[in-house]
Amino acid sequence: MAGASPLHPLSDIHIRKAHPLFSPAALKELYPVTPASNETVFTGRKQVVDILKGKDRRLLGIIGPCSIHSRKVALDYAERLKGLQEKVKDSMLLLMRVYFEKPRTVLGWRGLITDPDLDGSYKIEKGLKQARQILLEITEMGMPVGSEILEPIIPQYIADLISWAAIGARTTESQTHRQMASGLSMPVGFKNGTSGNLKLAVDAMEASRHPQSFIGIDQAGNTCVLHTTGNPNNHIILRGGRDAPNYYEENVEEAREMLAGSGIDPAVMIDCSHMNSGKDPFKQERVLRALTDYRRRGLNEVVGFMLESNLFEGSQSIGSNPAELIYGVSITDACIGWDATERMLLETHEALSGII
Ligand SMILES: O=C[C@H](O)[C@H](O)COP(=O)(O)O
Ligand SMILES: C=C(OP(=O)(O)O)C(=O)O
Repeated sequence: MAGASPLHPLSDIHIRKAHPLFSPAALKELYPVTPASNETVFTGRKQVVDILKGKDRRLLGIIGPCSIHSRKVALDYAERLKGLQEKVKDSMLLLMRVYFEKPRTVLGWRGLITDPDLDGSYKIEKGLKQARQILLEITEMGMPVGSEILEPIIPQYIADLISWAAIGARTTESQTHRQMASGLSMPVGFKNGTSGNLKLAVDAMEASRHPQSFIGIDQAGNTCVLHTTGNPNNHIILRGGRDAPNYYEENVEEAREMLAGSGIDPAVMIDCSHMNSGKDPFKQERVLRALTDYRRRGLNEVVGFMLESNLFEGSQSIGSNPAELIYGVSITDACIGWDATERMLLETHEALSGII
């Protein structure tokens, strides 16, 4: 047959470049878990589960920067939070919010793992190394850590250093994330959707409690099929919706009823930030006060809260020269500063005394 037409190119049309990444095992060889760190992660997970099950009546607080972009700031913050944990330990269990992956509404910096140099160079190998090192250093101090998990392969590299994980508002409805959560070793909080829909999070909790099978990677970095047992330790996070906050008592009741309808014991965390504060960091305080009041009145299904806090208040844009960034100020959502954080947590501790 004369002149069969050549095949059209059909693959990798939009892939510019691909290169192999080191395996999770190779990263762990470079940054191995130490006994002190292992103890912190293990104890942190156990204490969180006890709070979710109501065996420990303290409030669980996930507190820290919207995102981590500097090792120095992260360690400075962790030292202070560790000191504060000691003062409030009878009423609260604090985990440091150490978020390395940022989900974006459209575009923007996607976090230290994806872009550690903050300049669009996407040095993901460097980002993974830095993330693991920071997690090791914080947990070695005795400070347990909570983090959002966005890329389903990333847990294989760092999850052994994390005591609590969040699935964010933009991914709670995603089957991929529900499957991943079903295999995670730590307790998981699911945020309601960005629209304010709670059912998405309740469905996610139900799905992730069941065994799932999906494609992932193993410690050697080989593509494999993972079969999970289902993760029984999870809870909902009320973070507000597009049109209104949802930290009010009727929202907690609605969550409780939906969870009961799905046969799940209610455990509700309230995110003081995001759409519960209309992204005004200073409004987080009124949310935290409401939560303390709920506990005083016996709404024990409210198990914890999230606060976005940094060394200094406000936020800054990344700009073109990361070396010019102001120390300890968020480069994503605006946060409250350390002084306000300390005052608010000490006041919360005071308000909870005698009832926990
Ligand atoms: O918590 C951080 C942000 O609210 C979230 O990542 C979305 O950010 P964006 O709307 O600025 O992209
Ligand atoms: C992105 C976050 O929150 P949400 O998923 O609620 O927007 C966050 O907590 O950093």
